[in-house]
Amino acid sequence: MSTVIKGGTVVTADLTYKADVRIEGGVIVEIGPNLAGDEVLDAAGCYVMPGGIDPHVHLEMPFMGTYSADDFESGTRAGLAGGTTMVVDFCLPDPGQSLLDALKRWDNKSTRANADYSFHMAVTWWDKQVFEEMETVVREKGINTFKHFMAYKGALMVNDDEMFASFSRCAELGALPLVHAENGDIVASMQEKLMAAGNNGPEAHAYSRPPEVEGEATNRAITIADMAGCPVYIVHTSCEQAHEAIRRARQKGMRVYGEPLIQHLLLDDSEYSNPDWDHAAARVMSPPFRNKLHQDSLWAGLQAGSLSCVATDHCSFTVQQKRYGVGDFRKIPNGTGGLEDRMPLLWSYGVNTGRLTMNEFVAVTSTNIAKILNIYPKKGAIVVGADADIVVWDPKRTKTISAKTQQSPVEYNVFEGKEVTGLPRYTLTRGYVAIEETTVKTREGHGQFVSREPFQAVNKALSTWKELVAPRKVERTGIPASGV
Ligand SMILES: NC(=O)NCCC(=O)O
Ligand SMILES: [Zn+2]
Repeated sequence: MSTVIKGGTVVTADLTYKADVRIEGGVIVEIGPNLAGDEVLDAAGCYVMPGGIDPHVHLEMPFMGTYSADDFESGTRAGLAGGTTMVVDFCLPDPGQSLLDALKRWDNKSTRANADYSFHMAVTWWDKQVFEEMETVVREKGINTFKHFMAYKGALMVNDDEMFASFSRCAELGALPLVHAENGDIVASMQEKLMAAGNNGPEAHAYSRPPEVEGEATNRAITIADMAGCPVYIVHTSCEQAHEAIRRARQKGMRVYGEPLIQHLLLDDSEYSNPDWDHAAARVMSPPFRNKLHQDSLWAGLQAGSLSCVATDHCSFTVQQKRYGVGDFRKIPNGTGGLEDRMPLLWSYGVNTGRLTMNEFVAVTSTNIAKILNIYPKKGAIVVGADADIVVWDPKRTKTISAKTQQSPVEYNVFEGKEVTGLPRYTLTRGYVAIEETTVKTREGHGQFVSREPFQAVNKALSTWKELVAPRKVERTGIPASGV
């Protein structure tokens, strides 16, 4: 049985050309003119692109005394509806918990996934056991990324010495550290001050986490990576201060990757002034939304290539969960959704406005992260041999985003009312047509874990260079007698 996507224009990160695409056994087997197959999908007027990869989501995540509301079933269904065919979730060990025990929990949760997925492993504490288990995680469990939180003091936060130790271990193992970069000590102090002054509403969440706090932490994370000799990926880069640190590091030749979220590109801090408590609390996430100048900086980074990927950090909570924080903004569960809307919004506000080319769109929604995660071209590409994770993108289809029609069970959508033009006509996950316009035909359990090999190239290059330029004792002859 073969499926042919017929009459479309293939758009990759580098190329745009007319061709049909033939799929067998979940894999692309032929690309060319006038192909025939048992099942034909009409792609006339559409762009045939690699399915989106969301680098950063939190499905059924234990966090701030509750669990994020989307699980692997609804989260991956939402992704597919919006053209995203793979998500990368976070395995989050409790403090003191074995990384491998935590991974068993995540393996159980993900059995219901409709689309392929992978995990980043979080480093939430540090000792010899974590050091040793990191090797098993990389060599045997197919995970080559470790996330570190510089925020959430007293919960997930790790200190500089722990980060340096973990980054150094990443350098040895060929792994990539990820960082949530906000200065957790300063945030905690500012939160206390705000509360003491009676500032307990959701807007105080944003006041407690200004851009400087993110910029400082981003600089620090980059410095630690430089000293440890590894690349680093900064998640949810929200402001010019953090972007500037990333830009500067890249100009110095460092492998530093920055990831804005679709939320930070499109929503600004005026959301927190909304008189409706529920509205403002629904938008509480870390880092918070910023003003328009920061948004311009993020768009410029995508255009110039100083920022690499657009993610969602999808971490949705119901209205009732958000209300845990009535009277104390510190207890509002942090996070917003976006999985279903990332690609249509980025197309509408990026490609349709001329801010991004179609090829740049593919790069920042799929190909760049596939390369960063070391799964390219199995994912993130339209080439023979790649997984047939494909979105047939109809640039004319439109809709108004609404919680009423979304896949997520949450009662609201932070993008409610936004019009999008450009939506999937079909979304295929390893050749299976899971979405046909508004018809959702996802198959629970179809999704498979995507194993990722350690990075040989970047880490090897960095360690070779580091060894070459390491400080060396100067050997001297005829050293004079001590003057003491
Ligand atoms: N970003 C956010 O507010 N929630 C998800 C957890 C995290 O990554 O910080
Ligand atoms: Zn984070």
